[in-house]
Amino acid sequence: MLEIQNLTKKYGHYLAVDHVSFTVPGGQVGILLGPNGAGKSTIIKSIAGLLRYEGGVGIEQMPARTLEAKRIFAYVPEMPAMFDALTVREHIEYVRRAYNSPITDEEVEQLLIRFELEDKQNKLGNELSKGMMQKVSICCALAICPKVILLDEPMVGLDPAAIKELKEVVLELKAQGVTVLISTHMLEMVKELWDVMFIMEQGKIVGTFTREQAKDTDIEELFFRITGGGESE
Ligand SMILES: Nc1ncnc2c1ncn2[C@@H]1O[C@H](COP(=O)(O)OP(=O)(O)OP(=O)(O)O)[C@@H](O)[C@H]1O
Repeated sequence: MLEIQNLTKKYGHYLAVDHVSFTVPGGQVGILLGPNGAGKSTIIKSIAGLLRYEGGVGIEQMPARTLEAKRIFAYVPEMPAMFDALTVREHIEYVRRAYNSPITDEEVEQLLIRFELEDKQNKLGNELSKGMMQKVSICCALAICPKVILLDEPMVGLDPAAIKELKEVVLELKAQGVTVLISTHMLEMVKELWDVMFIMEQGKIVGTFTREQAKDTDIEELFFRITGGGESE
């Protein structure tokens, strides 16, 4: 479970996130949906502990800043950051050991195969394309065997095969009871995945609904109804 209470973030005097509260129940996929600049990444980075903010964040009912919470929590940033001198394989090994992860050698192998990194596992971090970095970043997050995972615009920059794998991975995580939060401005990418949708505009959540509530309504139509036709790609 992921609980956000009254999250507020200012950059100087600019209020980027304004008293935002929401919950993604355990084993569900939550989507933060909103146009560019709505505040999605700011929320994700705050939850991940990369920004100072006001308010509370709970991960499996533990404060997000505690070591216990950090142990079970993974984050895939919008911009992947690699270690220049580590190979693809070493990135995964590094994370695996740092988190004392239960992931097996076979599961690591499977991850590399799924994301077409198997033949690139000896490439260094600074020899990778942006898309490859993104895939390594996803594999590292999965190698933790997290209970809660945040993905910030995860489909941007991925090729169609990787997008397909990632969607399958998200559904598998959900089936295993992992809580997932995905930020995106691309409705199309999350249509099959979501359980609960949080629509953001100008630092606020302006609409929340579950898949059951939305029923047969087209989410695109719902998005434009709620945001009054705000921009989206
Ligand atoms: N480091 C920063 N300093 C000042 N303002 C910032 C900073 N980071 C973000 N902002 C501002 O905060 C607001 C929210 O930005 P944020 O990156 O959270 O939006 P977003 O919804 O993730 O957008 P996108 O879809 O384009 O990634 C924007 O107006 C942005 O200009």
